[in-house]
Amino acid sequence: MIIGAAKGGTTDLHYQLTGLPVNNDPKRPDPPIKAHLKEARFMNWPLVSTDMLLNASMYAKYLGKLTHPCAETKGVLALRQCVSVHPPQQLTIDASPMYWYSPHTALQLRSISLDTKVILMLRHPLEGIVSLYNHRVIEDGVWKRIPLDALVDGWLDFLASHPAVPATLERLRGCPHTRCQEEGWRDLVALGLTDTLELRMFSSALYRYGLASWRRHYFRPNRVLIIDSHAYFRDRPGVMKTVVRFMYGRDMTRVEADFAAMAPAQNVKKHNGSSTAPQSSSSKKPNWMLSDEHRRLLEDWLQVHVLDELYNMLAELRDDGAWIVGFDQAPWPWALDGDAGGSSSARRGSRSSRRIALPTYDFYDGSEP
Ligand SMILES: Nc1ncnc2c1ncn2[C@@H]1O[C@H](COP(=O)(O)OS(=O)(=O)O)[C@@H](OP(=O)(O)O)[C@H]1O
Repeated sequence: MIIGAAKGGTTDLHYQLTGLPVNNDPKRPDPPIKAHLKEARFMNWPLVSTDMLLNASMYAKYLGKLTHPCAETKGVLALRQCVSVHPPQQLTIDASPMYWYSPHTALQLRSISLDTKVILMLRHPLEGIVSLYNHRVIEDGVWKRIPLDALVDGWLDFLASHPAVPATLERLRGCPHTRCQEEGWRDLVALGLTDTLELRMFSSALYRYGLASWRRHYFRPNRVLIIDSHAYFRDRPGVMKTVVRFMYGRDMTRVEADFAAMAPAQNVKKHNGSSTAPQSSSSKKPNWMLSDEHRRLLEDWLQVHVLDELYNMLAELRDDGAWIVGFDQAPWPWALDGDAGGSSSARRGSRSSRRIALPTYDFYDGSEP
């Protein structure tokens, strides 16, 4: 399961794992991954989650969406058994980038499978926010006339007018363990922090807090891979080498290596079209570009709630047996250009011109995935 995060490259990773060349390769040593859709987006909705607890047929509905061979199986215990024995025939994938911050998904998944391998891709939150903004404008036409600066103002206004939210964030910041973080995050979700697109654009940057439920209820040694999206964007073949080892416990096939080297990047949105329209006739600044002031405000907030402790969290996860690829230089991600997420062309340019020392991928030598 690829649980997120949005705009971290999840579509591309899903394509790398499910693409026909790698799955139809007669020399493929593993069962094929059957995937007809990328995102089931099923287990993150609170009502569905409650229903799932009460009614096992909801799991069947979920597995049906994924064309999982156990979709017809009745009852949670039978499902659990079925899910655990099927991988030798078929592998199934769900890549829904909102699962990582749902307080419920880890618990739902746990009910039917303890063995699912979980992959998370993390992109620098500021880049992620700019990318989310552009995708929404280009794909859905929302915020066509609303500059990103105005959405930042809206977010800051929300924080100012709901004092319980900053108070809970402060509490979360000082949390000594994941249980406290999980409870604090649930409180924030109950306070509406993930209710709207506008709020989610910022709240879904809170990687440390949103992951607490997964850390507490689901993550297990050698079953979790956390990918630095910037390393993936720079060196997909190198990172895919680790992904294949994590997934299948082997080296890449020739076909997988070629696919990682050659396949076009998926879900790329150029910062063009309406999102680049100037805010006013007197301004040349495109809507997606943050003003210095807004950028600073956002950076300060992200620093306190996401970045300050990120490396500690990664170190803890690694100690708990997670595989980590990338993040090899602090401060992360050595990728941001000077324009708050940068234009695509600037970022793409920097991808090729600014090389970094790539990770050695040998954190877990010798252990069974
Ligand atoms: N191989 C490679 N190289 C460089 N960049 C890449 C690559 N694969 C995906 N991407 C960038 O990932 C962004 C899309 O992420 P997601 O597919 O996770 O988005 S989604 O949440 O599932 O909609 C999207 O970012 P933007 O460039 O900001 O649009 C893609 O360009």
